[in-house]
Amino acid sequence: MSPYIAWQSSNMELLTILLAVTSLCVLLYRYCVATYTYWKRKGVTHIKPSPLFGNVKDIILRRRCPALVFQQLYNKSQDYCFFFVGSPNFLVLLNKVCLLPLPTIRSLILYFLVFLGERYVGIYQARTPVLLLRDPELIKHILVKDFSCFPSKGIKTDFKGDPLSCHLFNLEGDQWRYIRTKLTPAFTSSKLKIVYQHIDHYSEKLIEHLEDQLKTNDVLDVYSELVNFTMDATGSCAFGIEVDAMTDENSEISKMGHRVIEANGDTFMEILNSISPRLTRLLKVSMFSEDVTRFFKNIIVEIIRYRDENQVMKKDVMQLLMLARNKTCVADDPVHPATADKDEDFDEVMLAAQAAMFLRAGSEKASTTMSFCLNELAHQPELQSQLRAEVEHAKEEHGGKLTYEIVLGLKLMDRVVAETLRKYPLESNIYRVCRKPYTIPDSSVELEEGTKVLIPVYALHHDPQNYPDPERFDPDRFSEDNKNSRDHFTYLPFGEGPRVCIGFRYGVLQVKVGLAALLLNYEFSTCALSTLRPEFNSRTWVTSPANGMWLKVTKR
Ligand code: HEM
Repeated sequence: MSPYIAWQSSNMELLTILLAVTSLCVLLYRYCVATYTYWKRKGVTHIKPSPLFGNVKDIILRRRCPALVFQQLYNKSQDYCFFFVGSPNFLVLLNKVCLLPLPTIRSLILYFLVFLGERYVGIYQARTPVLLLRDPELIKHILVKDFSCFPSKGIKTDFKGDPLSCHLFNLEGDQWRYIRTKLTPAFTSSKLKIVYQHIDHYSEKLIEHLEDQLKTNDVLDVYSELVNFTMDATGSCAFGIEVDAMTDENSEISKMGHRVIEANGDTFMEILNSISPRLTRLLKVSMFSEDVTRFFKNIIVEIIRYRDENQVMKKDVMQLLMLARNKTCVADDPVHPATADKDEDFDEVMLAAQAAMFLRAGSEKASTTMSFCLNELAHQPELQSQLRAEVEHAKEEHGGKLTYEIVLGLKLMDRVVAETLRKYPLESNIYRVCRKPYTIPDSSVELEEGTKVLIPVYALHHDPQNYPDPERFDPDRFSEDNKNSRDHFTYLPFGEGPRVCIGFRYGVLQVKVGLAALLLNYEFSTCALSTLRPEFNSRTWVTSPANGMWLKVTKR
């Protein structure tokens, strides 16, 4: 071959490779931005996305927590509104139509919009179009009035590959309805009164445990201490098992419980799904690893076997789960589970999924709320003293013993917990997926089946129009008068409607009993590691402190 032909053919090869790489890059780019015209086509105001990341780059790169990312988008949508009405063409048009001077029109519109803002705005979660809601009235429609169109959260569950993901929080359709109905009786007031004894018992153990801890150091990460307390209490209340998280650092169930907490809230799965659900299926990515699944399944099998063999009937979550296996049995039916007609869809693995979810929610939610609350109280010693005085006074008045009714009757405690959940809503964002074509009320925008909507709870709770000076911790926001003066749907720490948190009464009870015991025994103050603005964990959907919650704890 002549040198010229050789040069030409190597150039051709280079050109082919270059062409292939360029086409691949173009294809990849087009794939990344393919969905980004969605909201424009629908005529919905949207926020400009960046390729592949959409509007949630900081969540994908784990630089900021979801609560703050969606808050930024929520606030930005108001800026967009200003930008739109500030545009000269729009003002001139109005000037011609209304025959009013331009400055008057501008100030009238701005005044109007400060109070209204956009009702909703289109964003992109990676490649997935999501409608971010801002208007409490519209939120009420989605969560309650038009629930039949929005019954699901759009979380992918895989019974075969990742059975522990099939818990009530994630399920949809008939499976969700079936399990919800079966488990609801576990949270009635009469059941909670029984549960109170367990929580009270473990709050005493918590005090003993802290006594030991404080012998070596008076500065503690209250967050990690409290999660062990709530795990012990939940294990006992829900399943009648001793977790021993507080006293035994090698407790296997406590280790597994912690792994469920970490895996469940992780942002990775949801983001991967938003980029490509097909890729998630292809990679067979699962939320929970096999050993965790096996562990929970074995525990459930063991508890069921023990209760069946020894004819043990307890009024706890485990018993309801066992009864849920029976097609005909209702919650408090005295018929023994072993004798009833079993539902083959509701096997031990399905029970294990519910059990792991209860252990996680019961441990994580109350402990995180208590930690944020104690941090606020450490920064406001006067409020801490008032709250302690309320608990002490109630205890003295009732013969030196706190009871279920007394704890729930503490008024300041109630407001302090409500304000904690306002400032730190743990589920900072609530998702719903449209399951029937839906026209947004008072608009011509139709949402197709499969469209995701997002309720940015953290942003609503931090919107100065709903809560003036939102970073200030002020329990008076929850006085009866103040509560009544606000739209109910600006406060959603437990969600609303048929999918409202099933365990909220239990969670709040744990928080109140734990706080009462702690305040009676200790004073909490700031230390070198404390901060009034704790950094949030950017790896999880749940609003939680990134670096623990360090406080100085002094025996009273
Ligand atoms: C301070 C404590 C708690 C907070 C702030 C909280 C928050 C929430 C929120 C906001 C939702 C609604 C999510 C949505 O609508 O998409 C929810 C649902 C749920 N929560 Fe809680 N939760 C707490 C405690 C608990 C506890 C203690 C349990 C169980 C023992 C629990 C179990 C559940 C379950 C199973 C759901 C799903 C309900 C359904 O979809 O039907 N939560 N929680």
